Amino acid sequence: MSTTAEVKPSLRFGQVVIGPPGSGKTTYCQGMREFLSTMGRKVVVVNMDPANEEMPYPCAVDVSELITLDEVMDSLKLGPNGGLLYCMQYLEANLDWLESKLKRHGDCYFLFDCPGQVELYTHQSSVKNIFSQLGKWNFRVRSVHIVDSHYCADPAKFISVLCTSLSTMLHVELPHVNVLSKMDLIEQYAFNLDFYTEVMDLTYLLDHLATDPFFKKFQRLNEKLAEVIQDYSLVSFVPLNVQVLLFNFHFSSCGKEFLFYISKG
Ligand SMILES: Nc1nc2c(ncn2[C@@H]2O[C@H](COP(=O)(O)OP(=O)(O)OP(=O)(O)O)[C@@H](O)[C@H]2O)c(=O)[nH]1
Repeated sequence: MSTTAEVKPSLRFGQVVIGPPGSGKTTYCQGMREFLSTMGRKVVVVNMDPANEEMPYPCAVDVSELITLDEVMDSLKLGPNGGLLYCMQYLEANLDWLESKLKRHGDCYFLFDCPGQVELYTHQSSVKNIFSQLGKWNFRVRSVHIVDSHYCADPAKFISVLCTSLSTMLHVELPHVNVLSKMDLIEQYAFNLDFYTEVMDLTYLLDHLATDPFFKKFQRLNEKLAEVIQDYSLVSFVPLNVQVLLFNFHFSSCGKEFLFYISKG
């Protein structure tokens, strides 16, 4: 029996780390945790991915205690994609569990390591509802959308990354930073790095695609996609090499603002 009146927790800050499978979300959480701890911040990492088995970081809250992907796939005879959607719907239906776990960690900076399934962030509503509930619990979180920089090596893939990033930003509805991970692995780009990070003028990309016999057939479609991305004028990227957790500030003002947000939070 509770004897004291429920006190609304003070503001808590953090990041929800989202992005496609294998883009480097868990590695980022680990790197960011170490980086912030070194700066003297109290950081906790929350594993929101029911498929994550071996986390490299100490896990303050682990959704696998509530539900695991393997259990769901076995008991409901679902594949990995359907299983993950079910898991997030289950978490949405059991938010009191999450709230009680988060309450144990007061004045900390929170990193939420989220699952890597694209439709969770572009179509399905459970994850978006969970993020919005965090706001009602007095969390102020920003989404950090991690994308593998390997996609910069191919203009056609880069167009699809731009579309996915834009629809994620519009769907998730949080202050948002797109991060190009694994920059240490990129040996050469078709264009200068700032072309990918600033996403200012996609004409070069279209010209490049027009020289490819396969993509030439889809020139009009590519033009329209580029038009949508440019008209919204929302997508840009911050390059990241997690090995040193070094944001290249001089490439993007977004990077400055991002670290400013962390230090304020
Ligand atoms: N070289 C290099 N490798 C990286 C970097 N970030 C992540 N990786 C590697 O990429 C692989 C996938 O990284 P994870 O952190 O597991 O990716 P994830 O997005 O959490 O994956 P899922 O949870 O399966 O969606 C691992 O082998 C990491 O070591 C990076 O900046 N540089």
